[in-house]
Amino acid sequence: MTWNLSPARLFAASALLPVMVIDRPEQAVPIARALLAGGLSVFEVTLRTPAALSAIAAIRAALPEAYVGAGTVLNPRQYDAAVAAGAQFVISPGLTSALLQHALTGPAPLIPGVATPSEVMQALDLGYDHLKFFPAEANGGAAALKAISAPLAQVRFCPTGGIGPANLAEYLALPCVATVGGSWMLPADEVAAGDWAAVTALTTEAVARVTALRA
Ligand SMILES: O=C(O)C(=O)C[C@H](O)[C@H](O)COP(=O)(O)O
Repeated sequence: MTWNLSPARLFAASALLPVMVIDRPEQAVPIARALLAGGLSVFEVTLRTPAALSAIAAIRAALPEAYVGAGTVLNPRQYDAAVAAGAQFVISPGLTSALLQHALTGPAPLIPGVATPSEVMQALDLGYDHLKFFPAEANGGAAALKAISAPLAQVRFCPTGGIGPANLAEYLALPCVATVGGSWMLPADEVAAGDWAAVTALTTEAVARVTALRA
C-alpha cells in the first residue's frame, strides 16, 4: 500500500468521527472550528454537496492540526478529486472492486463501507481491515456488528448511521469498534443558523461521554 496514513492510526486518532454535510462553503471552517473547540480534530466531509471539495481544501488550510477526510466517495474519479482537494483519508458508504483497487495505489487510506460478512471478506481479500459498518442502526445495530465480527475478529470497524448519545455506548463496548461516526453534533437547524456555540456544546458533551465510557 502507498498510503500516507495508516487506517489504524486514523481510527486511533479519535473515538468519534463527525460527519459533515456542507451546503454553504463559507460555513466549512466555522463548523470545523466549532467541532475542534469541542475536542474533535478528525473530520469527514461528505461529497454530497457541491461545496464539499472546496470545504476540504479550506479546512486543511485553516486547521493544519486536524485530519480531514472525504466521505460518500463512490468511485475512483471521486477518490482522486478528494485527494486533489487535500483529503487525508477517504470513506465510502460501500465498496466496489474498482474503488478498492484504485485506492490501493493512492496516497490516502480508504475506509470502505460494509454491511455483510461477504463484503467484509471482499475487503479483506485486498488487504482492507479497517471498515465502516453502514448503515449501522438500520443493519441491526451493535448486536448485528457483534455477530458479524465474531468470525472476522481481525477487522476494526467505524459504525455509522443512526448513532447518537443514546446508543453510542453499545458500539464503543465492542472490541471490534475503534471509532464511531455520526452527524448528531451537527444538527441541520443549528448549522443553518450558524449556532456554533450549540455545535461546540454538543461536541463537548459527546467527547465527555466517550471519555467516561473509555475510562
Ligand atoms: O455520506 C456517507 O457516505 C455516509 O455513509 C452517510 C453518513 O455516514 C451518515 O449519513 C451519517 O449518519 P447519521 O449520523 O445517521 O447522520
